[in-house]
Amino acid sequence: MKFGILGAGSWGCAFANLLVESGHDVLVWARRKEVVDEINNYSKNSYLPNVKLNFKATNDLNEIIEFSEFLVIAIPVQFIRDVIKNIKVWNIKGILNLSKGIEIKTLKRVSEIIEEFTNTPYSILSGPSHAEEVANKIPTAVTVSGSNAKLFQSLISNDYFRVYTSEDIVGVEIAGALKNVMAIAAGILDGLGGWDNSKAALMTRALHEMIKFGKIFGADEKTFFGLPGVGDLMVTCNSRHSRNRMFGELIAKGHTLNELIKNNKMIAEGIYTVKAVVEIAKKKNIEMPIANEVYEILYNNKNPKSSMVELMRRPLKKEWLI
Ligand SMILES: NC(=O)C1=CN([C@@H]2O[C@H](COP(=O)(O)OP(=O)(O)OC[C@H]3O[C@@H](n4cnc5c(N)ncnc54)[C@H](OP(=O)(O)O)[C@@H]3O)[C@@H](O)[C@H]2O)C=CC1
Ligand SMILES: O=C(CO)COP(=O)(O)O
Repeated sequence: MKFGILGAGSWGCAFANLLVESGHDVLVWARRKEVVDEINNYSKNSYLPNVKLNFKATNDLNEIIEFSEFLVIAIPVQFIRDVIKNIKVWNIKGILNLSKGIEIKTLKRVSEIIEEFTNTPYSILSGPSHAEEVANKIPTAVTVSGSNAKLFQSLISNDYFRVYTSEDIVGVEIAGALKNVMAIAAGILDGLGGWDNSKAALMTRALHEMIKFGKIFGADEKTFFGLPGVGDLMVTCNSRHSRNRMFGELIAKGHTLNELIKNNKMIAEGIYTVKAVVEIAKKKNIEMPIANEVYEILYNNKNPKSSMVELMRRPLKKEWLI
């Protein structure tokens, strides 16, 4: 099959290599000409510096659309709209979204953004899958949800990339978006040094918070106990590869939000999604203590240590006794 991929960051490139390994033709879209040239001339990209890339790239969006039977989305969620609004003809069989987050200005999930532009069948792939490991063929398992889930399962699975399916698109999208926010909090605890008990408690409470949020939108609680929920939460809160976790760690060590955004070209989606989560939680009256603290630390300069201590000292509630 022919796959076009929007986005030549770590995940777009690792996923492109994976598709080539699974026998597909792949063309990747990057917004910058230098990135296209580096991929086409040297089979390299600075996002995955030690990986040889097995595909070609273009910065011509029309070329991608003409080439593709399936379109993969791997760009930061806040910019998906700006890119896809330039696609004039949607003559493709299906979309597979890899991006995890909620759009701040509309409070929409990626499926809802895409719906504004096209009725092309939509699916999402999510779960514990750091690009650096997939690119090195480390065994990985993920979940695909959407109208083409079974098809993508058969097209993408190989001996190191195992694809499960789910019927709960909303749950898969929400779990993937929220775990990034929770991983910032987990990283803050890492940055404070040796707060392992607190981190285990935080991850457990984070899962509850994600479920509470998801259920308001009709997500199935079971989704959060699978790969897109607890699986991705664990890897993102613990992995050395996680940008969201690392971002939290650096904040706890005294770096500022602006400094980190300026000096790091890699996206930590939780920085942005937390704004949408806190706004939605306020509107829908959902209690989201961890997300709120992340927001306060990032956007109201609250001290990370006092914030985490306060979280642990919140009054106990009956529903928490698990
Ligand atoms: N990395 C991972 O392990 C995983 C990532 N994801 C998700 O995949 C999505 C992409 O992440 P990832 O590949 O890691 O990102 P990276 O941080 O590695 O790269 C960011 C990519 O987005 C591009 N980009 C940045 N701003 C814009 C813009 N305004 N318009 C178009 N493109 C832009 C960058 O292009 P440029 O170089 O020109 O700045 C670059 O190609 C995210 O939602 C992430 O949560 C999901 C699973 C795993
Ligand atoms: O979603 C991911 C792994 O499944 C990537 O997480 P980070 O964006 O925090 O690196």
